[in-house]
Parts: sequence; structure tokens; C-alpha cells
Amino acid sequence: MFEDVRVVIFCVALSDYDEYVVDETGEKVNKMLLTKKLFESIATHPTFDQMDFLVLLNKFDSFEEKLERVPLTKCEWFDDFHPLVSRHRSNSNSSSINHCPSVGQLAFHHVAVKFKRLLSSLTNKKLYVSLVKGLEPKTVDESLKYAREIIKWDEERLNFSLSEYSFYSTDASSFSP
Ligand SMILES: Nc1nc2c(ncn2[C@@H]2O[C@H](COP(=O)(O)OP(=O)(O)OP(=O)(O)O)[C@@H](O)[C@H]2O)c(=O)[nH]1
Repeated sequence: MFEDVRVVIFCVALSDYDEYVVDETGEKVNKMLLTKKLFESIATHPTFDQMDFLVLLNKFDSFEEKLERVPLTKCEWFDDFHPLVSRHRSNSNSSSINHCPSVGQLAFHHVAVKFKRLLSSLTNKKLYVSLVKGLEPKTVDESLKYAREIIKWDEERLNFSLSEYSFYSTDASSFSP
């Protein structure tokens, strides 16, 4: 069913970090922690063993706006987020000459690293991450372009290792007569 799939694209709503749902036992569960659990189960599923993973961190606009009111540490997975922020901080849309990253950018980076470390600890794979604002089609197109590039890099890597093999191989069958 998934034989032709090359990249698993996993979409995360960044703004879920302070949102909750009630599970089947009646308990309140953080939506980001639920997403983390789902990611863990997909990442370790044998079906996706040979595939690359691209995480789309979506709803960045809501995320930035929410961070003004609710700290990222509200989600226990991110309770180690203690950014050093300049008093002259910019927001991500600012075109000022101040290049200090905004709280939103630092928080995005923190979440991205959490997912990267998680995948690496579970599968030893490198995780690709892209920032998306679902309401801005350009950012969605860029992420899909990134997914196509990942596939291309994979093909190039495969071709390179195959050509390296035939170059160094001592197997007589790999030489032309
Ligand atoms: N502000 C903002 N809204 C978005 C973005 N991406 C999707 N949405 C909107 O979010 C709403 C919910 O969409 P989804 O997240 O796909 O649906 P869902 O998972 O069932 O919704 P929730 O669980 O409530 O988040 C829709 O109205 C979308 O248009 C985004 O990047 N920014």
C-alpha cells in the first residue's frame, strides 16, 4: 500500500501546545503531547522504516500570537524553553536591521529540535523540518518543494553509492568484458 511512498509528511499544529482534549478515560490531555505520541508510533512503525520524515510545523502565525500571552512551557515537553531575548527583539515579519530572533522563531527552533531529537533517539534518522503558515499557500508550496528535494537527495545518494560500489568492487561480474 505504501510501496511508492518516499517521504512521510507529518503535520503538527504549533498552536496546540496549550490546548487540551478529553480522552476516552475522561482525562484532559495536552494536544501537543498527543501529537508527540502519534509521531512516535508512526516513526517506529515498520511500514515507514525505509522512509524519510518531514515534519511541517504549521500554524506559525497563531503560535507567534499565542506566545505573547501563553509561555511555551505550558506544555511539559517544552518546559526547558528559557530563551534569552533581547529588549530590542523583533517579530518574524520585521524588516528592521535588528537580527535578533523573535520569541516565535526561538520557540519554533526549540520545537523543531525536540522533534529531531525524538526521531533520532527512536530510529537514528535525521528529521527534516519546515515552517508553514497554512493560510499562506506560498509557505505550503515551499514545504512541498522541500519534500521533492529530499527525494532527489536520496536518489543522488543512492546513485553515488552505487557508482562508488561499481568503481571499487573487485567482483568480476561488475566489469565489462
Ligand atoms: N491561523 C492559521 N489557521 C490555520 C493554519 N492552518 C490551518 N488553519 C485553520 O485552522 C482551522 C482548523 O484546521 P485544521 O487544523 O486542519 O483542523 P483540525 O485539526 O480539525 O482543527 P483543530 O483540531 O481545532 O486545530 C481551519 O479553519 C484552517 O483554515 C495556519 O497556519 N494558521
